Amino acid sequence: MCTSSSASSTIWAPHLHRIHVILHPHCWPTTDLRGLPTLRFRFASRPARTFLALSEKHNHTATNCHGPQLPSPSIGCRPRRGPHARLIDGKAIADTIRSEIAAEVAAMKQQYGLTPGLAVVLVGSRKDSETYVRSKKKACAEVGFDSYGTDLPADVSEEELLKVVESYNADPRVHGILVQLPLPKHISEKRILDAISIDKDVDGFHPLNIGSLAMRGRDPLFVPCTPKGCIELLERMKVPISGRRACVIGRSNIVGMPAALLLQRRDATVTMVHSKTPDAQRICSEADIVIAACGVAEMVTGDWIKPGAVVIDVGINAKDDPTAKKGYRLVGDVEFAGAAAKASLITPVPGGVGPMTIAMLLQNTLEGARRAAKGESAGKH
Ligand SMILES: Nc1nc2c(c(=O)[nH]1)N[C@@H](CN(C=O)c1ccc(C(=O)N[C@@H](CCC(=O)O)C(=O)O)cc1)CN2
Ligand SMILES: [Mg+2]
Repeated sequence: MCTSSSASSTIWAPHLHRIHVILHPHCWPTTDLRGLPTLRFRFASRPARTFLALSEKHNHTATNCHGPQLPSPSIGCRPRRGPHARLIDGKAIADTIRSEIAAEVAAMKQQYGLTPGLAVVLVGSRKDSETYVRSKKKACAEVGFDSYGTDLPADVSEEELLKVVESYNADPRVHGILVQLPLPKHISEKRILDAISIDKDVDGFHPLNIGSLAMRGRDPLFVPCTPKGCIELLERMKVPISGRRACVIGRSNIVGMPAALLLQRRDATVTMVHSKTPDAQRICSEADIVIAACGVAEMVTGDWIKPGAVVIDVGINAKDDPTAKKGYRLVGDVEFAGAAAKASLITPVPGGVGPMTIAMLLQNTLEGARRAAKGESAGKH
């Protein structure tokens, strides 16, 4: 039950505690997707403001959902008319995780006198890779990690790059090694990734780590950052995974394949679809959870989405837009407005999965440092 006036409102919470609130002009009583009373806030907090900005950017009226959580979201709920998905604010969630990491780094320094260290190797001068590497080093500094960087020219030999990796493998100050991808064509990505010590493989791309991820009864030392971030978003949003149908669109080594393995480990029933799947749309439209990582701008439209599904969009694509300052804007692999009209929760692009990738990299590096502090090491490549 929920009564309201312009100035105050009484709400009966599900557990029957009565809550009396003075209504802010941007706060109003409503019901959640299951018909239970709740409040909607606008401008309530920084995450809420971030959220509002995102909503406006996406021409969308969803409500903020970071912070204290409502009961589990409405997977499989009755469809409603018009856009109604709540946004998953990956930027705010990543900020929270980064604060948690900063606190743990301070404690680790005190307890063990150890500072986590990340080595970042960049080959060539792709603008996007330079930006990501810069962001990673900045993120390290912000949480109190040391970072070490090696920038190599695009025509560096595979042998030279291997030497750099080997030197970081042997460096006790370094707990995580990352070689920014993609590498130039003349370098074997496989050979380089295989050379990173699995104890320092904070990208989780080493075949021994991926192999362990795929096997029941084994645990990888590290899980790849982007798919790990997708699962973290689902978990922090209290989305139930066990027993749900999930569809992963795309089968790349760094996102689609490990995302499917992670969902399966949490007892979802997972279908992977890809460019050769004839009925990808039908399969996707039966899924409670969709992870889109196909690398095709706005391929996943509203008619791919089951009403009430949770949609995680991994794509980052530049789309021409003469009205934008840069002449383009970023869009995901999901056509946002159409999907938001069907979904219960959805990530925006930018500000969804992307910021989680770097937060998960920090988490993995911290874990590597913690193992080093405790003398735990697999001790092999
Ligand atoms: N060694 C690796 N290489 C690459 C990885 C990786 O995990 N390890 N992933 C991607 C790039 N990447 C990190 O390296 C990455 C991509 C996107 C973002 C991000 O925050 N995106 C923003 C938008 C940024 C923009 O404005 O362009 C967002 O989605 O909000 C962070 C990291 C390939 N290479
Ligand atoms: Mg994103």
